Amino acid sequence: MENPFGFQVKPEIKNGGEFVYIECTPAEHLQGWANILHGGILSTLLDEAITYVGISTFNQPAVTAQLEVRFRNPAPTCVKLHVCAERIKVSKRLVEAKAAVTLGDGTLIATGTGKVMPVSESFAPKSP
Ligand SMILES: CCCCCCCCCCCC(=O)SCCNC(=O)CCNC(=O)[C@H](O)C(C)(C)COP(=O)(O)OP(=O)(O)OC[C@H]1O[C@@H](n2cnc3c(N)ncnc32)[C@H](O)[C@@H]1OP(=O)(O)O
Repeated sequence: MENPFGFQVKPEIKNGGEFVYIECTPAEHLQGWANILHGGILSTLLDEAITYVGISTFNQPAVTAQLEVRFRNPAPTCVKLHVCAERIKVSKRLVEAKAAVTLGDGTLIATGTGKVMPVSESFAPKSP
């Protein structure tokens, strides 16, 4: 299903999912405290990149089974964020990955680790 309310990210996937890169500029209405991006949005971006590591590694739909996030510095809204994820470990039904959100000048905003598990094709988004 097309989702016009989503972040419309276009993940760059390298080496079969070993590395995933996403760019996103969250809009002003996604702030929590004044001009500071809500932590849930940062978690979503980390989740998105980590999940794509899993999807690309298993080459099938996959979901986040676990996500741990550390918020290191506040992020402004309306500024481009860079999200890099890297595969750490692969087992039969579990991919572990780490990810970081940074600003263009390299400032570290948030880091996370996650575990992703494959699910059946029926999880894949469908057209109405
Ligand atoms: C084209 C457009 C694309 C579009 C792409 C869009 C990308 C969107 C990305 C969004 C990502 C998300 O938000 S995903 C949505 C949020 N996540 C979810 O909704 C997931 C909800 N949870 C589940 O569906 C389920 O719990 C699963 C599938 C994760 C696991 O269920 P299960 O298959 O029944 O597995 P279960 O019996 O619990 O466990 C099986 C084995 O895995 C182990 N295991 C389970 N969880 C863990 C864990 N966190 N850490 C270690 N091990 C674990 C168990 O110990 C067990 O080991 P053993 O006993 O076998 O040794």
